[in-house]
Order: sequence, then C-alpha cells, then structure tokens
Amino acid sequence: MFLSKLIQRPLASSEVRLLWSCRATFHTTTRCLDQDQPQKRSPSSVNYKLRGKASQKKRIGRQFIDFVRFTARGGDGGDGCVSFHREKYLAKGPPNGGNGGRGGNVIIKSSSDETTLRYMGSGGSAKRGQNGLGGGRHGMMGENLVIRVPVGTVVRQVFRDKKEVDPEDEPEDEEALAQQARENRWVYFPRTEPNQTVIEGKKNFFRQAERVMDEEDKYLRWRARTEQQTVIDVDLNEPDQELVLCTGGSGGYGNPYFLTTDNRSPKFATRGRKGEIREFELELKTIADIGLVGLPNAGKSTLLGAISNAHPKQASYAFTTLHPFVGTVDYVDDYQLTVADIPGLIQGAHRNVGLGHAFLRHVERAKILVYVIDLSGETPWEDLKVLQSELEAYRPGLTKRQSLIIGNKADRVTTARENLTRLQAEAKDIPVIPVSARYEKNILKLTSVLRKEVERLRVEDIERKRKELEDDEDM
Ligand SMILES: Nc1nc2c(ncn2[C@@H]2O[C@H](COP(=O)(O)OP(=O)(O)OP(=O)(O)O)[C@@H](O)[C@H]2O)c(=O)[nH]1
Ligand SMILES: [Mg+2]
Repeated sequence: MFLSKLIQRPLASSEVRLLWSCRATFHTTTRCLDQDQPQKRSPSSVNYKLRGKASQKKRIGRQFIDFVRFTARGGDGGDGCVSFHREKYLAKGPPNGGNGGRGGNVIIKSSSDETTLRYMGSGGSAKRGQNGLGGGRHGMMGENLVIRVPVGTVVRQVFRDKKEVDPEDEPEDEEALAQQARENRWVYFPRTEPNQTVIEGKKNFFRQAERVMDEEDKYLRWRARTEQQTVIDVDLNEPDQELVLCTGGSGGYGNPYFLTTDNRSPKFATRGRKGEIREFELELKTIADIGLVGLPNAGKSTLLGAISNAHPKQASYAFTTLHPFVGTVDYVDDYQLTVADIPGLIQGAHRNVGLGHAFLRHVERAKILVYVIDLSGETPWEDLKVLQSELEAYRPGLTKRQSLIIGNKADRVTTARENLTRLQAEAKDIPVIPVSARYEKNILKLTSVLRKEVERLRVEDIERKRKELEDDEDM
C-alpha cells in the first residue's frame, strides 16, 4: 500500500508478487543471521569475559611491583638532507640541506603521584630526531621520553655480558659488509650513487668525505674509551628528582657540511647516529617514617587502619597482606607521618619460606622499626627473636635501628598481662607499648610516642644534611 501511494497508481499483480518474494527473502535472511550469529559470536565473547574475570582475580596479588629490569633507548638522530638552492636565472645554486635533529633523551623522574613500578614495562625509547630539510632547515630534536617513578626508587645500571660472535657465523663477504656500512651512514642525492673507483688525475670527493667521517668515528671511539663512563646508581629519594638515563644520537650532517673549495656540489649527506642503549634495574624502596614488622596475623594491618587513613585488608588468616601498604597518620595540627605495613615475616623467610623477605626493602629505610607482637600468643618473646633474626639475615645491623615494640591484642587479658611482663623483660632496652588495635585502646598514647620520636629524628636528619653540605662547600 505504501508503495502504491508512493508511485501514485495501483500495483500490478506481478509487482505485488515481486514485493512478496523480496519480503520473503529479507525475512529468511534475517532468520539465518539470527541462527548463525549467536553461535559465531557468543563463544568468543563469553570466553573473553570469563578470561577477564578469572585473570582479574589472579592479578590481585600481583598489582604491586617493586622491582623491574628496564632497557632505555635514546632516540636516533635524524638524517641530514641533500639539497641545492634553486632560483630563477641561477643555474646551479649552492648546497642547502639541513642537518638532522638530535634524538630524544630518556629521562627518569621521581613523582609523588606514583606508587608502583607496575606501568614501567620492560623498555622504552625516546623519539627519533627529525630529518633535515631543504632550504637549510635543520630537523627538530626528537621528543624526550620522561619515565615517572615513585619516590624511593633506586636506579642501577646493569651490564650484560656481550655475546661472543662465533667466527663461523660472521659473513665472509667483506665487500657486502662495507656496502651495508655505507648504506647505514650516507644519504645520496636522488639518482646519484657516488663512484667508488678513483679515476686517474681526478679527486674522489666521496672518498674524502668518508675519510672525514672515519676520523670523527675514531675520535668518538677514543672519547668513549678515555672518558670515565659514570655508571648510574642513584637513589631518587625526593620528589621531582630527574636523571638522564640515555642520550639520543646526534643528527646527521646536511650536504653543506661537505662543501670544499674543490667540491662545490656535494651530493651526499650523513644519517643520524644511533641513540644510547642501556639497561637498568629499578627497585622501589618505600620511604616511610615508620615500618611495621611482625609475624602473620599479629595485627599489623588492623593497627595501620586504627592509626592512619589507610584501609588495608585485615583477616584472621596468615598472609592477608600481600604487598606493602603505606598510610599517613594525621595529627590535629596538620602534622603528618607515614607508616608502612608489609606482609608477615615467618621463621626462615630469608630462605624464601612464606613470602620470602624481599618486601623488607620497604621498611629498610624507615626511621623507626616497630615490631608488632601478638600478646595473646603462647610465647611472644620468641616471636620477637624470630623477627630480629630475620631482619639481621636480610641486612646485618638492621636491628640496631631505633625500634619500638607494640604488644597488640592486649584486650585478651588472660594471657596478655603475663606475656607483657615477660616480653618487656626479654626486650631489654626496647620500649613496649601494649595496645588493642581492634578496639582502638591506647592508640592515642602510641601515636604521641611515635610523633615525638619521628620529630626528633627528622630534626637530626636536617642537621646531618646541613653538616654534609657545609663539609662539601669547605672542600
Ligand atoms: N582481639 C583482637 N584481635 C585483633 C587485634 N588486632 C587484630 N586482631 C585480629 O587479628 C587478625 C589478623 O589481623 P591483621 O591485621 O590482618 O593481621 P596482619 O598482621 O596484618 O596479618 P598478615 O597481613 O597476614 O601478616 C584479624 O582477625 C584481626 O581482627 C586486637 O587488638 N585484638
Ligand atoms: Mg596484614
């Protein structure tokens, strides 16, 4: 009906039949699609969703990454340009190819917005420099690659043994190698390949230019050999510290560089040099004022939740905490201090029992080590000894650091009272503060003791740094 209105005349019977057949075809086609599509699409999409959910669960424990190996590549230099000035009534203009731009540098920067090395990946390269252009236009420098890492990241350059090349693997065709080296170094004017053969009584300008570049290579090799290469080993322990990991390669020369009194139209330019490639190990060592250490289930995370703004997972099974957690304790006068909670340590952790002891790197730099001991346990003084021996196994002398013992679960009065007296006797000169993290008892006293100590240590730190600076200036 609609069609008959459109063409403004009644439809002929053949036209009606045609319309019906079209409708039928359309109908069948849609049904076919309906039948096929779910079978084609759904298995992959459902699998994809399942895969996502399953891996999400698995990934939970792996979200915090505090050690990575990273290969940094400086950007390659841009190529020089071969071009000549062109102008009306000027038959042969001078060469005017621009130099290539420098490759970008790889820069590492500490940032207080970052908390993990998870997004680092295994390598990164800065951008290549822009090629030179005609009209004497030099290429722009390649963009730097700035890698942001958390404050407290230690950057160490590492060297891998170079693979020895088997003499049998080396290609024998020296001519082909030389040709390849030439290809990697030179850019030629379109449709001109410099002649390698020396013609009697004529200078070979390309040979001359090659010699100039060989001299430059020789000089660069000599400089690399004689200059003391500083091996990077830096601790980015303050926000916004920057360090250049790799520099980009220099840009190639445009053809005016090879202009001599004899050769007025050099038809070659050089390619940019390769950027530096270096390997690094990045290790994140959290910087917190206070580091909590304790056996699993001692109540470290509950304590952190009670004194700070952090909400770490707490549960009554061992190894609830799988990666370090840093919380900030806020005082009414806006004073702040940071507390790091780490996974539980057990006897033999230095032999990789439990979760091992690598995570101790996150309390290694704490100003105060706080042992969290479960007072309701059978022998809390033994727990203290286990913790101390594991800390010593990780880094000898670590237990000499200023320490404090927190006797947690003091609400379980029946056992806690006796245990506290014995623990204090065994701990000798380390003060013990009984608290109940779950019921938030004695927390105020604890936070004020922590603040007093941290304040004193911060002042000492500033004094020490000032002295070091003064000594440096005197020298
Ligand atoms: N009664 C009592 N129970 C507590 C106290 N503090 C913590 N707990 C309980 O002890 C259990 C372990 O607490 P967590 O804070 O997860 O212990 P953790 O030391 O962080 O354990 P890991 O992360 O496995 O090393 C939880 O069930 C807490 O509710 C306390 O002061 N009194
Ligand atoms: Mg915990």
